[in-house]
Amino acid sequence: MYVQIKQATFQYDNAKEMTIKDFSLEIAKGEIISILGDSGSGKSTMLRIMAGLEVPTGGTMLVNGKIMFNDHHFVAPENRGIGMVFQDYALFPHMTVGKNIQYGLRKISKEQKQQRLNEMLALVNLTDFRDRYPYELSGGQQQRVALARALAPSPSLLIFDEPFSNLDAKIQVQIRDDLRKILKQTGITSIFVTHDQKDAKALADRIVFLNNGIVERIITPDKI
Ligand SMILES: Nc1ncnc2c1ncn2[C@@H]1O[C@H](COP(=O)(O)OP(=O)(O)OP(=O)(O)O)[C@@H](O)[C@H]1O
Repeated sequence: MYVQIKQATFQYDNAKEMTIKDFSLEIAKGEIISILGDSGSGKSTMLRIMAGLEVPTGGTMLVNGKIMFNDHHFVAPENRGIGMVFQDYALFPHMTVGKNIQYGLRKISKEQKQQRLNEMLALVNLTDFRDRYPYELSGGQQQRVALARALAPSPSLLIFDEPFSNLDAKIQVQIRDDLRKILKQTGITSIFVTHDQKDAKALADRIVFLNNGIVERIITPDKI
């Protein structure tokens, strides 16, 4: 399997009990996974562990055969090759769409950067918006810029934390469908955190139910 997480556990320093008690999941290459659960169930915490923003208490994680963490190793976030999209998109306000998307591209020539930018703009359908600033875009367009920025360095895995929560309901449905198409087109493996069953159902190949830090069940969307 492309992503293998085994028995991950985690406890915040100031917490009385473990926030992640037992999280195991295997993901095939190109698969889209949604993690669904109530507020406080540990969804964001688990994403932060995958990204390397929290150090787990136990367990292992491999991506494409490479260790991200186990009892002996911990790979820093910047060396994991994992892309992230958060709910507030976190675009740089003083940078154009083009500069935002190119931000994470290092160690490649100017020509290659330009080419990658053009590919990403076409992918998210924003070719004519390259020189605009984030404040000149709609929420849905900003979300697509954030997606393009995360995809540009060709991450091995892309993770999303509640990516639709700032968008109004009508745009949410549109973005959801666009996003699934784009992700399937690029073949990238991705994980979404959401508390909305409709999002999970529309987007995911499989849905993981997280309850109080434990993976309760994993099902396909037609079983909801
Ligand atoms: N920095 C922290 N220190 C201590 N406890 C924390 C910290 N961050 C989160 N928690 C606690 O860990 C638990 C899980 O939080 P987490 O944010 O992972 O849940 P969630 O499922 O993503 O919730 P939501 O849907 O509301 O975002 C909660 O009880 C929360 O209060």
